[in-house]
Amino acid sequence: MITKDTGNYLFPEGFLWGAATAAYQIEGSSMADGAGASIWDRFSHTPGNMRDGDTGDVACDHYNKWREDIQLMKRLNLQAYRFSVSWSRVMPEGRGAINEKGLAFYDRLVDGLLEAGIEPLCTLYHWDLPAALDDRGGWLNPDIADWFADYGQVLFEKFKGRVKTWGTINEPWVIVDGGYLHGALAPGHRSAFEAMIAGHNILRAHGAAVKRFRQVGEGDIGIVLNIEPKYPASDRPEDEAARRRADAQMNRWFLDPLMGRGYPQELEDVYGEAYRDFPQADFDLIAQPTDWMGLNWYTRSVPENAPDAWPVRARPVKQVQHAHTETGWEVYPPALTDTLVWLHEQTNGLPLMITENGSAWYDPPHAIDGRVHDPMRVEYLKNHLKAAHDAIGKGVDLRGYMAWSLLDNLEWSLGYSKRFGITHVNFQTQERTIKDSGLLYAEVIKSNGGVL
Ligand SMILES: OC[C@@H]1[C@@H](O)[C@H](O)[C@@H](O)c2[nH]c(CCc3ccccc3)c[n+]21
Repeated sequence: MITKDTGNYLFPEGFLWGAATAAYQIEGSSMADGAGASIWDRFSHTPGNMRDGDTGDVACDHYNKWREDIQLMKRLNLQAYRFSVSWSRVMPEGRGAINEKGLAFYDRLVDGLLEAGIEPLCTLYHWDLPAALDDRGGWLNPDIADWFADYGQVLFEKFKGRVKTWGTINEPWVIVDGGYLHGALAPGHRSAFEAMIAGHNILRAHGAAVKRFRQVGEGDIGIVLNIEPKYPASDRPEDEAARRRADAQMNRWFLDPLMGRGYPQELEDVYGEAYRDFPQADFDLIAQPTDWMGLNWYTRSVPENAPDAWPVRARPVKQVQHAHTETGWEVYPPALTDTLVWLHEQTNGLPLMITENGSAWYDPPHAIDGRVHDPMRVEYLKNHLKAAHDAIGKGVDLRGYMAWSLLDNLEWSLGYSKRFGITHVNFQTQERTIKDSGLLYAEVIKSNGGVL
């Protein structure tokens, strides 16, 4: 094991070290104690949607094992834990009545974290929309902005003084690109017209929740974006144009309006007649000032012009000279530094947090002699922490790092086939085993990066 502190990668005093999860991916018992169904209950139970027919019915059984998992977090020396709340556990219909038993689960979790000296970072929405709201149009219904703010208010008031750092929405781009454009994720729609509308209502809901937070909440609030930097496959003009379209459709579609810049002009080129504009009042609501921004970062991509690749007309060129993870993502840590510097500039120096970073590699289904050796994940973790440190050295106001993920869990439509955990889960026995990457991470936290 790592023993010496090199000191070359010491992080700033007070840097926040944690790990992240999401409700539907770890909790299980999604219909217990009065909870309502979410779109992921429906989507995962619809044949053909999920690898190996996997669902979140059990997942990591965190709904029952949350005390054990807090003890696991302590063994990992975690200072913070990023989790999401299941909207339909708290409000079974998504609006109106509150399910006190559902809210009580999160109340116990938050108190357990605080007692363990672990700071709770709460994400209001990580993809699991109440099915009852989807029946009313979900993200396509403009009323969802108020429904979301009302839901946020329940949590802001319940956890006032205990949860100090809030994230509104995890990854608008994935919700829209996966759920409404390509259909790979719930609710499984395929429409560019819907994508524009859903994306806009997600941003409006974020703004409405921020406004409501300013009225009833306490602490800091921000949004969590996935940013995947785009590097042109060549210096040919058509590849640079493809890069711009890909960057606009994935990275700037949501960032620009949040920063008060409206939609990037390339979006109209991408969506054509499906592109539409919206009233200025919407953009004023969307650009509510926030206190921080979360960055979910995994990889970069290198697009080339591809006229047949709907709708962006760009296709990533595989960078065979670098390793790729089990999800097919290139391992290229320097791009994390580039992204952090770019985001720092794009947000005029807003405090940033890496709210997700991690990698899926093949791990065995069970531990051997109480160990799970995951050298590739160890390497990925070390090199991306160094890249994050390099960004701090370039002036980026980076406040923390949340490893994705605390546990092996349900990788959405890929089921349990992709393991991102720094802790191994044996899904036959629910036994947890800290992987070598988790043992390293615990050392990194204890030395504030000194062992890197
Ligand atoms: O795929 C690993 C994790 C998911 O398990 C998280 O729930 C989600 O927040 C998340 N976002 C990303 C990066 C964006 C992305 C997601 C899915 C597919 C391609 C890119 C990676 N991840």
